[in-house]
Amino acid sequence: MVILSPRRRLLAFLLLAGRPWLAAVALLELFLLVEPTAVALAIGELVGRLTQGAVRRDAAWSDIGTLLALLGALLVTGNVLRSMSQPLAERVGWRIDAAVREELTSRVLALPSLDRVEAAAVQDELAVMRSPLLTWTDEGIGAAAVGRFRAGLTMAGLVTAMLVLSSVVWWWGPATVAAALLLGRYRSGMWREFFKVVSGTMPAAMRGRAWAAMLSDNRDAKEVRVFGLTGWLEEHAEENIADAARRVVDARTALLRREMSVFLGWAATASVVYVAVATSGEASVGRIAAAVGAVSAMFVISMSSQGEDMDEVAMPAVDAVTRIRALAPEVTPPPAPDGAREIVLRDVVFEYGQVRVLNGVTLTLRPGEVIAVVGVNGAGKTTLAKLLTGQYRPKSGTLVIEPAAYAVYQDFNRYELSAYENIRIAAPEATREQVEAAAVAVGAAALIERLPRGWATVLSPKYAGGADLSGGQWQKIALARAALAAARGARLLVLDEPTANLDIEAELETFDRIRQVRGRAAVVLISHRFSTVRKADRIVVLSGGRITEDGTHDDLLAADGEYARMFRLQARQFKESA
Ligand SMILES: Nc1ncnc2c1ncn2[C@@H]1O[C@H](COP(=O)(O)OP(=O)(O)OP(=O)(O)O)[C@@H](O)[C@H]1O
Repeated sequence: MVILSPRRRLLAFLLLAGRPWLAAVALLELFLLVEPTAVALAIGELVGRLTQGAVRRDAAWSDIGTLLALLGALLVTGNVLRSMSQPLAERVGWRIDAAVREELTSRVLALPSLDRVEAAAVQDELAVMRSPLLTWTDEGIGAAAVGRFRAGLTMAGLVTAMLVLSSVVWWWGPATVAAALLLGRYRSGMWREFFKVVSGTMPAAMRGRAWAAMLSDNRDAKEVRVFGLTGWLEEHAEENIADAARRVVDARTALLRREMSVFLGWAATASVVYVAVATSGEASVGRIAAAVGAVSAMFVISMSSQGEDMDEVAMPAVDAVTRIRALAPEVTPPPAPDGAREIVLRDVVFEYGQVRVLNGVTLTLRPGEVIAVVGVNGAGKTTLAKLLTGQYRPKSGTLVIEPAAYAVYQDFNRYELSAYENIRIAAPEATREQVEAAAVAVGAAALIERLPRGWATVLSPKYAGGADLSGGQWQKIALARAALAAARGARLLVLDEPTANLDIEAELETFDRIRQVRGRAAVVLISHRFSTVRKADRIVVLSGGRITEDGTHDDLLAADGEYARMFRLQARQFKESA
């Protein structure tokens, strides 16, 4: 494997922008870098002609007119293109960032098993990516790569100006370029230091923001008020944010002071050249004017570049991308098993890291069958659900899964979208009638129609005209998704505690409705509520990483095993509290 230097690794991202875009940046920047020197030359030429004219009455005024027109064209074009330079660079930077995001998303999505996505290493890298610089600036890899590219081109500008200076006295050019490079290096160093300080304040700033968020976050605000934590939280937030802000302000003041010393350095360099020009006595007035112009051009060019500073701040993100590329190599997902009718697990073993959760599960699900999975907390029911829906891959054993599987989890998603989109998300290609029918099937339609804007209501109080739902109402929306998936041909529905927020009546009604809408889909129901579980066609008990009991409610009661014990315990409690 070829190991590229950090700078090369950053430059490699440029290719993601596409060659025409890079060519546009290169042409524009080169023009802008050469333009100040060209203006200096044109002015020199003009001054030369005008002084000739003053001496000799026969000066060619048409030449002067042409020069003036050229100078005007250069200045106008320069200004127009200069205003386009930054937007173009940003556009190219965004293209690079978008390509990086797309690549990483597809790599992570293509990981064969969700536990690899959940792995701490991948999550850490993704976190670095999401906040690319770990600073308060929002520049990403794209901006840094384009910055470095533009900085690389500045040499072309410096060399052009150097040639003009050297045409008067040979050593003026190299001497001034050397001063420009030294001052540029010093300036990069001080910006790097500034960014380092800003990065260093990140933890304090994030802590401050986290404390402040607790004050306003919907979820936390309830407890904050109940426990009277407002003052305490405010104090912590303020302390951390003020500390971070103070360090940034101090660093910025130091930066300004150093910028002043760079300007003074340039003033000294320019003065030396000007004195040398004034006392040389060997050049024409025109060449002297061009030389003076060339010095200013060098100043403009060397001050406009900040590419190297950006390298530093984008490096954590560049390294994160490199590591994600290694952790999540591009893979082609295996073809889905074709035409599978039954879903079969044979001796399936699954581990989280070193911890074995399933230790040889064997189970067959038939189309249209409703199977309840029961077991104590932590028995591995949700893990089994994730294997069935293809999110995890078994460590060993055989798993023939349905390609079209749909799962509703206890911690189902609450999208900040309209009620309609919240259901349609299960099958984006579904028609309006199918979405509405799914809501009707699980008893969610009436509640949606009562919302302020009906189906168009955004299910979040953060939006004007939006609405929040109760836990049970949200659950009905999640179940409507499952019903829609079944109507659109899903062959397996996995319902992990789908009725935890529903009252007993709503729970039984929902269960009956799921039965009605399931069609050919096998339904796996994970539940701790035996009132629902007992109505399943088959019940399996997961214990010690295996299926220990398998049968109907009556079979398992007759067998008098763990199921019977758990059922009687819950039934007794229910009777006692009734
Ligand atoms: N992402 C994860 N990484 C590491 N361990 C995990 C992960 N998810 C679950 N576990 C562990 O695996 C075991 C089984 O968890 P699982 O959620 O499958 O159990 P469950 O039967 O669904 O539990 P519950 O009834 O409480 O919902 C538990 O010990 C849990 O701590």
